[in-house]
Amino acid sequence: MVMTHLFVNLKRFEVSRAKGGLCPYESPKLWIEGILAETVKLGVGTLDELQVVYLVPEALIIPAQEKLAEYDEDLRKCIQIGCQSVFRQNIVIGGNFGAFTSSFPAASAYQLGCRWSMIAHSEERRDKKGVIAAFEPDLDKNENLKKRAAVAVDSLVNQEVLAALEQGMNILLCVGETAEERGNGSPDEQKKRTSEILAGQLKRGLDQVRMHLSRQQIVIGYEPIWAIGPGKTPPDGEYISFVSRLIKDEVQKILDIDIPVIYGGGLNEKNAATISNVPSIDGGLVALTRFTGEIGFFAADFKTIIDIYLS
Ligand SMILES: O=C[C@H](O)COP(=O)(O)O
Repeated sequence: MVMTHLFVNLKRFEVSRAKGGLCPYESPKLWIEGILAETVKLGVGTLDELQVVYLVPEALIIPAQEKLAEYDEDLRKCIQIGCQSVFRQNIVIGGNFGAFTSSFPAASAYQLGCRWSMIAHSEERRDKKGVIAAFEPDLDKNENLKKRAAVAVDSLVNQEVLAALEQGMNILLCVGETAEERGNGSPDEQKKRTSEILAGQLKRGLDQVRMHLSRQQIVIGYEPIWAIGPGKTPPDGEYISFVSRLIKDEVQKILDIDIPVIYGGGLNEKNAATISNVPSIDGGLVALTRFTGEIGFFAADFKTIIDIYLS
């Protein structure tokens, strides 16, 4: 059976359009309930060989879980609610009881019903790097400092990965290169630099996870950071094929398993066929489904993407 893994990252799309966000309602609860109701109505939950995980802002996890639970199991069988990351430390019996104000430990996510967590979305990586840059303002001018910062970020990412896995959660680990890291020059030069960046992120991010593989799933999300959001164009099929194959080979070296790799960044109805036809791509990571005009996430557009992936 070939499983297609589709993740929807609803970022912070719960803020209303009137206030500068993307939510068509003032009530974020109504919005998430509406998205799930429409997803179920479109028949997504009944599809075979498909796994759909909505990664929602923390405050919307409970209404999302409760909305899904209103439907019969066979109408929502392939849809799950997950979280957008977890904190690097966790609540444990005999250890910290929850003194983690403003952070979101894996135990909290699990208690709220999340069995999947995204880890290290590029926007999370950017935030971690921002803390380092606040401490070291010359970070972007010094190659050695940049390398050390990347190692530090990956070390924190690895702690999150382990916290989620130890909690019994499955993870979507995101990796990707910035435009600066990919650099200029010939396609081969760009691929070489990208390969080095991704190999480092995978090696450090997946450190010590081998013992969890028998019980939990790990999916790798490849998101070229230069292709995310409005006005950006995903790489062509050849580049995505090269990178996804590289990721599978690197993970094979680290963990000795064939791992699902999904693509995120500008994925939409128009390019879904090209991306889904790459043999080493096993799914997608979607945030916006509409990148021009009234931008946002629309369940009907997502269903079209699903149909293309499954065709
Ligand atoms: O989490 C999703 C990725 O950042 C892709 O976002 P996007 O679909 O809006 O380009």
